[in-house]
Amino acid sequence: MTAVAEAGQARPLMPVEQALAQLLALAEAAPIRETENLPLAEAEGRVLATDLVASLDLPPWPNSAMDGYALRSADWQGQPLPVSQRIFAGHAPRPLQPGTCARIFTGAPVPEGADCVEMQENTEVLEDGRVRFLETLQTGQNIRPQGQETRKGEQVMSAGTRLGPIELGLAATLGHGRLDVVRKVRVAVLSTGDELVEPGLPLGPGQIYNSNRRLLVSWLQRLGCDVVDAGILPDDLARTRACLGSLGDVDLILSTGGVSVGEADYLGAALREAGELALWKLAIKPGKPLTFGHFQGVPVIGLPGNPASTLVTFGLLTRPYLLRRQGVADVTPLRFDMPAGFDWHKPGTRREYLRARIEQGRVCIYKNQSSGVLRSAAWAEGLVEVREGSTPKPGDSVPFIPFSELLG
Ligand SMILES: Nc1nc2c(c(=O)[nH]1)N[C@H]1C(S)=C(S)[C@@H](COP(=O)(O)OP(=O)(O)OC[C@H]3O[C@@H](n4cnc5c(N)ncnc54)[C@H](O)[C@@H]3O)O[C@H]1N2
Ligand code: MOO
Ligand SMILES: [Mg+2]
Repeated sequence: MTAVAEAGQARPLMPVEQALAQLLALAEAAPIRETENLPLAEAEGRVLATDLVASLDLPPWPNSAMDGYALRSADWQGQPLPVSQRIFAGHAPRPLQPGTCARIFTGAPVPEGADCVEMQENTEVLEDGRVRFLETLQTGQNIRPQGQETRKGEQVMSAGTRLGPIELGLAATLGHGRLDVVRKVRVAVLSTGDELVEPGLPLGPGQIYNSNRRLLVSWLQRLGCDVVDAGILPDDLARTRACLGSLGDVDLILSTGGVSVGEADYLGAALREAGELALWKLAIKPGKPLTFGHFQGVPVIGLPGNPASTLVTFGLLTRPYLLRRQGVADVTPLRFDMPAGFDWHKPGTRREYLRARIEQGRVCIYKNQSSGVLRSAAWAEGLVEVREGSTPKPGDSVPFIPFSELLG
């Protein structure tokens, strides 16, 4: 083997889709099977473990969509009707007395015998209390029929649904106080690099602050993971080996740095030595040296150390992997085709993800796209994808992925 090939330069780069497909297949081969039954208040951000089936009709009974009057449309021939009862939400009505109407309020049960509700704006109350209806009435108007939204026994959410505010609200409408969810994914976060110092401490010569740790720990927490923060690991093969073997019962070791071809890049070396390196070198920019392997059976994702590379490879490859481990089917972020507001001269051999934002309806890119510049991402609202070999010009349609699609 030549020195060049040893350094990994001869190896063709793997397309992003292929790498993602492999990662998702690896995630499916190692699903998190344990579940827990949680109250709704604790289920936010978690993944539903079993299909949710409606145990009642929704609405459970016909109810009024308006404040007004309930009546039987056939009883009305143009004459005013007396009011025989008042029905408030939360109270059971009596059957409607024929030839009368019932005062009714939004959400109150429609009494047996009534088949329409007229909103009060279309009525006139006479001095003797009777109600005159000013417009023609239609059977069923302003009534929300029983089971209109959901029928008892219908599946309303499938296993693998991520529970956000809307899904939790839906479970609540069906009366579920608790849900079966997949247990949290346990992720150990490791920052490799002799140069790293935690924010708040003084910087020595050649040192920089560890930003990847904060970025990843916060992001993982948002994704509903249990984080084991393993701190900083110095650039040393023996310590890398020892550390990887000491992280205990975790579902994933997620590290940053030490995956390229430098003489102090030991993460890849440790995985290679353990004979379990599955994925390395992708056609993605930033993020080429992303590494996937196993160490003593524990999956390891080694993100490249440059902060923007960490961000892109976590968002586009690690996040879907983590969600799929929990059984989430749809892990693809939405991409919006937008007109480019930039001119890209240089056709790349890697798919580029530029930090970008929308200005006057066009995708604009940050002036410095170096993978070391995290400020580019703070300025940006998302990533614009520039495919291998393409050179978008202003006005060309380009796919834009908002950060909101990746962060939660
Ligand atoms: N000869 C080659 N050199 C490099 C190649 C290559 O193909 N051939 N690839 C480059 C690319 S692309 C990337 S990306 C980086 C990835 O390097 P590593 O993952 O090995 O990461 P390090 O070398 O440890 O660090 C890279 C860079 O990031 C800074 N860093 C690391 N960790 C942190 C952290 N926790 N917080 C903030 N900043 C961090 C580190 O100081 C370096 O500046 O390799 C290229 N080289
Ligand atoms: O892929 Mo590296 O992430 O370009 O800097
Ligand atoms: Mg390196």
